[in-house]
Amino acid sequence: MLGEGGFDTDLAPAERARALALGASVLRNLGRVDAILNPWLTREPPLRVRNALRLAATELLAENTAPHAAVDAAVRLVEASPRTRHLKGLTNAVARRLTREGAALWEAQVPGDLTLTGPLRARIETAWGPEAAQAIARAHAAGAPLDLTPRDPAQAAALAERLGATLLPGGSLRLPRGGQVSALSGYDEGAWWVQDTAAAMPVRLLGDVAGLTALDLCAAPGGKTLQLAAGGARVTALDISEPRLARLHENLARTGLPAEVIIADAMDWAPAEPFDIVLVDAPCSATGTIRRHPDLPFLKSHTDLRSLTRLQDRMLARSWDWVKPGGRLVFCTCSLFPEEGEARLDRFLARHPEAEALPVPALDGIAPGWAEGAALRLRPDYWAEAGGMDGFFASVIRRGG
Ligand SMILES: C[S@@+](CC[C@H](N)C(=O)[O-])C[C@H]1O[C@@H](n2cnc3c(N)ncnc32)[C@H](O)[C@@H]1O
Repeated sequence: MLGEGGFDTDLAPAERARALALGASVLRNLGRVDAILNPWLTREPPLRVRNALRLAATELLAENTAPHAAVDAAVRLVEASPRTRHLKGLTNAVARRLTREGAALWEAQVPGDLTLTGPLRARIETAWGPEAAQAIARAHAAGAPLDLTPRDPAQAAALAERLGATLLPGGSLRLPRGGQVSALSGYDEGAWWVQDTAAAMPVRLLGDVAGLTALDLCAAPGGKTLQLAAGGARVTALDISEPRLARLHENLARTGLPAEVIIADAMDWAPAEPFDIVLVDAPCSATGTIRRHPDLPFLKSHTDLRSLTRLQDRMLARSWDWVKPGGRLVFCTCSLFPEEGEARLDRFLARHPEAEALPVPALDGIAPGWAEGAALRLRPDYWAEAGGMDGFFASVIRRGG
């Protein structure tokens, strides 16, 4: 079925997965692709034509699509709309030129240079330096593999073999990206769930959680709730978002793991009893996930973090009272900015002398340089050769008994 704008909206799951992956690849490579197309487009064409050419360029230069298929797809997209049909010849000419000259121009670019730009790059350079920013840009351009967390860590090696996946040091299973997740072995039986290896780290910092009570305060879609429940904790999973909680319910049902699920605003709600563990995976800029969500830099400016950091502070302060004496609070964010990680931890500790920041334990999958005291900093450029990881901050704080 052709939807609005002439695009097929009724795709089979495998085609839908392919379309999403292609769209993500276009966004990941937009700067590079436009730098090649711009000198050839003496007059700005309608957006549909530019996007068809962006798609052709991405398929040709980043996705190894057969040249005739990439050219043909661009021409058909332009032809499908009465408003752009007359530009079919131009599209064909530019797409063919891409097949002849594109690869050399692509190779001449410095990888990462055109991926991360503007205020976002400036902020990352300020935080981690220009070299790291360039490495992070390259990681964003490379995109993310598919990481899975096994429900039963003891089965990780067997699952890796069954899936043809790499077993990572932290215990995640890694597959190349693309393809249909629900078609993978073990999906129906809930033997694993999709979770970046960095996102799995905050709960791993806790060690054995069997028998403990745990509140996952910003829980949906539930990666950390599933980890805690799989580890034998009695989990209360709370989130403000109904649609995101629907995904958490699906994940619990598929894996057969138990959790009490609450829909509420964490800033209005209060528990009847304190918990052994409170996990605050706070709302943040999500800049650590750009390699998986390459649309993010186009949706948010990332220049003003104040409302987010204020909410993070308030959530930490409020939920601290819900930690039992001797219990632990985990604070984490999938942000690349220290303002949403290290600085929040420092501020919290300065205001809570009774809080004990626990040194990051020496775990498989954590290189020595990634931790400083209680602060674990993960970045997309870490493990670059093995496919990288999301940007994350995590810290565990103990409430004195
Ligand atoms: C980073 S995501 C959580 C990811 C989740 N912990 C996981 O591992 O799958 C942040 C979550 O915070 C939720 N959230 C935002 N503001 C909230 C609030 N005031 N109270 C409760 N949840 C909130 C969002 O709906 C979102 O699901």
